[in-house]
Amino acid sequence: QSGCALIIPGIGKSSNLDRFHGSDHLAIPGETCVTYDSVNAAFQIARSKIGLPAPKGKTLTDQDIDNLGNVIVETTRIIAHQYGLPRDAVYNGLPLIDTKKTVINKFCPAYLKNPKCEVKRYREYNGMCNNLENPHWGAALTANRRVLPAAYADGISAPREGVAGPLPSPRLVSAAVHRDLGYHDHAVTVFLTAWGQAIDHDLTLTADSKDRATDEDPVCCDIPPEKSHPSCLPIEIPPNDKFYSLFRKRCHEFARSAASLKYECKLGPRTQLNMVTHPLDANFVYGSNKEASDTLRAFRRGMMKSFPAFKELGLRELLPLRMENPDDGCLRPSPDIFCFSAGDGRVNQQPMLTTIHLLLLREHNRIATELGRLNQHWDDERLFQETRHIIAAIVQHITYSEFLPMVLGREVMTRYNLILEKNGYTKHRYDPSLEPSQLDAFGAAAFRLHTLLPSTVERWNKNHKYHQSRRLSEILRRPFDMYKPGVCDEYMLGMMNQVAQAMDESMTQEVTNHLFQDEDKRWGLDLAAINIQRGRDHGIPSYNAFREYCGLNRARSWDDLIGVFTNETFRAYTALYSHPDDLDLWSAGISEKSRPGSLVGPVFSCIIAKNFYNLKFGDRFWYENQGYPSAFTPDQIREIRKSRLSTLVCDNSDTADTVQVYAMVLPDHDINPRVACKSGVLQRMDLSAWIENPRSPSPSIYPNLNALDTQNDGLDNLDLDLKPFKDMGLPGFDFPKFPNIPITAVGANLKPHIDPTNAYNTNFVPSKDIVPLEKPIHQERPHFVEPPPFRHPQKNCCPGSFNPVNRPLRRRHDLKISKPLSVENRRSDKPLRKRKHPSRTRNTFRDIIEKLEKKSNL
Ligand code: HEM
Repeated sequence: QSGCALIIPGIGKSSNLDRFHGSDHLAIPGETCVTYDSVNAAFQIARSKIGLPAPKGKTLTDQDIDNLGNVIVETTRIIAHQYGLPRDAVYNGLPLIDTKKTVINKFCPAYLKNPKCEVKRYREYNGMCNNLENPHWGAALTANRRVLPAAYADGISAPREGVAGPLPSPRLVSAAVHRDLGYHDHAVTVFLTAWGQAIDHDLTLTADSKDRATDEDPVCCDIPPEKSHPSCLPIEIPPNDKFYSLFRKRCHEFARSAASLKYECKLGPRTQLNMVTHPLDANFVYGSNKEASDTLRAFRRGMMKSFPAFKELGLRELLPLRMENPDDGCLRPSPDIFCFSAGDGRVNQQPMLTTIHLLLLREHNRIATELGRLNQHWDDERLFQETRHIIAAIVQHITYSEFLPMVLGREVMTRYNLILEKNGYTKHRYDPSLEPSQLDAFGAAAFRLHTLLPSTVERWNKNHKYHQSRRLSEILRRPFDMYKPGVCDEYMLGMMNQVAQAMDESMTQEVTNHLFQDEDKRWGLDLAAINIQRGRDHGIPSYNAFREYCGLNRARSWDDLIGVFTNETFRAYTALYSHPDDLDLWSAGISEKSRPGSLVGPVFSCIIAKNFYNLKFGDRFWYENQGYPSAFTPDQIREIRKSRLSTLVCDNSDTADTVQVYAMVLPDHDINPRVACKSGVLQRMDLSAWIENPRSPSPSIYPNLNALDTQNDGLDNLDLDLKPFKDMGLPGFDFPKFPNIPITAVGANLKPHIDPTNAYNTNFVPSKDIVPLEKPIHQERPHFVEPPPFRHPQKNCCPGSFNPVNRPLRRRHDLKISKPLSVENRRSDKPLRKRKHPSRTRNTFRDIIEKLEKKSNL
């Protein structure tokens, strides 16, 4: 092909590549003509420079995409260099070139070249055809989207650099700003944290670069530069780092994310690859492609596979075991112990997350069984797909009715139309012009709510009494506690009773010094530093650029940011960064003072809300939508609206028989009472709304909980609308009429630096309609029954962990519950507690396996 692929007004430039092809005559005075010949030539040069191995298997992997993505980025660089293109032309112009007319087309995978769509009831596993005009929108293995041009140092792919000097080392920022201060939230439970991570895994999984030779993460530290992998971007650890200097560590491993492909493999700056489907569709339960999903299915009555570890004890099943690639994301103490398998490979990252996966697996099997009873003519496929459809709707409903209102607050929820309908279909219809894809700034920064992570994970018993806790770093990638009978219930109850860390700049050392720490080491990785470096790797524009995007004033000088952060953090930033334009989005966004009534500050709430707006209105399968075969009937939607995180626990645990109405909020006598699972307060989905043929049902094996007595729970005077909660403005119900009570009056992120004039100070007037419970639900805070996880050498304080003091956690001065553990203390700390769990676990596990094998030939 010859001819202009793109004409750019301005000083006419031609390329050597054109001359090489004899098409110099295409140079037009006053205009730059980028020719097809030069694109082809640039691609061939890039290919031979970088190498483009043929895909190994039938299905395209992230590594195949990374390989081609890197060649296309290099092609872009060559063309930009040849024609001397400005950044704007690289960002906005080159992607306009029709790659179908170039050699790139031969290498571009079919799914990125306008596949055909059928309109069906169920989502495709890989998310294709959600948008019928643009079938790739929101599909797995596509790029994240940008709302602002990428801020690469070279305009194409080099990590972001400072405007007025070098950027500070991410570890330096982490150590100065994201220190472990140990504040906890006022009323949010760690269920919110765990649910946040679970839905993040539904939304984003950015592909890593791999070493082609080993197929492993590239090793980037202690390698001579000439031998270093091209994706290496290790983090420098300053020599005086208080923690890592103890181990003489000066380098922190980090490799860049894989390069992605744009639609039709267009040219342009580097993008990043999302391995999972972008919309909120429960892919973390089912996987993002058919092959993965098939491995999880039992292919019997719509059920999913599970592991009946405790069948003989009459306890419910666990997740199926991870037998393929058993060490992927799992630190196994011995080869005969296995982690779990689920739709998302990160299921074993920490046990609270594993427990959420388990809850949804059990809920799937519960619903599939019930649907099978109601519709005996449905085959396995229909039962499986309809249940999958319902589970996706439940995940959407819980996220928008329980999680987001706490994170964003009423005002932002209202502004972005994120509040769910009470009845019928959504009034704000599906918008086919909206792309339901993840914003890069969301996955690489705004939704990394890692400061919510607790230092220890607590387990509580069915009487809501504290039982045990373990250091977070000890249980990362080690879900083996689950092999002890009853422990997954204790995690469920722990999640609804343990108070979350505050959403502020402070982050637990469990993940800033000890992330994924090896058994034989005393140091691990730093998640805060990784988050900052990841933002630079992805070319995420600075915090200041996003202030402007979100309608706030762009800081011209440091003075413009006074009051945005705590004084201490503000001072740290001015010392670390040369200019406000350099501030990293993740660090500054997470450190912003929270908006009144929400957990996050203005910039993060804007990015998070925008992202969830696209996921609501750009998703054709959104559960409140009508007009497509995927639409639920109004009766079915009414039933889905009854779903609640607390009922998931009630229906899918072995022992829980009381729960607070909102599991992501601490129980409170007045506004979030604990009620019996079998009470009528917690409504259940009535699946008879799915009966196709009224004559088909067989008797249920489950009790009809909606019909159960409401007499013994002390709440029988409440109408099922829970009017008092409504007045309190809890999520899921109408928001309060009186504007001066913030929605998260119960979920306010209390920190010492809270502005005394903000809405938290509003006098909180409990409704007179509250009906007292029979028993008070305020408990004494438990005392640890085992020694606290970290022992201070001098005093018996329990830094970084929850201080089990007897107090109801309601007053401002209750905020600071634990002292930070200074590095010096940690240094003199003995090697962390000897670990006896793996062997214990192994015995338990072996016993169970042996018994099961004997009994059922497993
Ligand atoms: C113990 C709990 C958690 C651990 C150990 C953890 C750890 C990690 C790690 C290691 C990464 C990859 C970082 C990188 O290489 O760039 C990551 C990514 C991420 N995390 Fe977390 N995280 C946890 C909880 C959470 C929570 C509670 C949220 C949000 C509410 C969250 C949101 C994210 C997001 C959005 C990403 C980006 C994912 C991607 O695009 O691949 N994480 N986390």
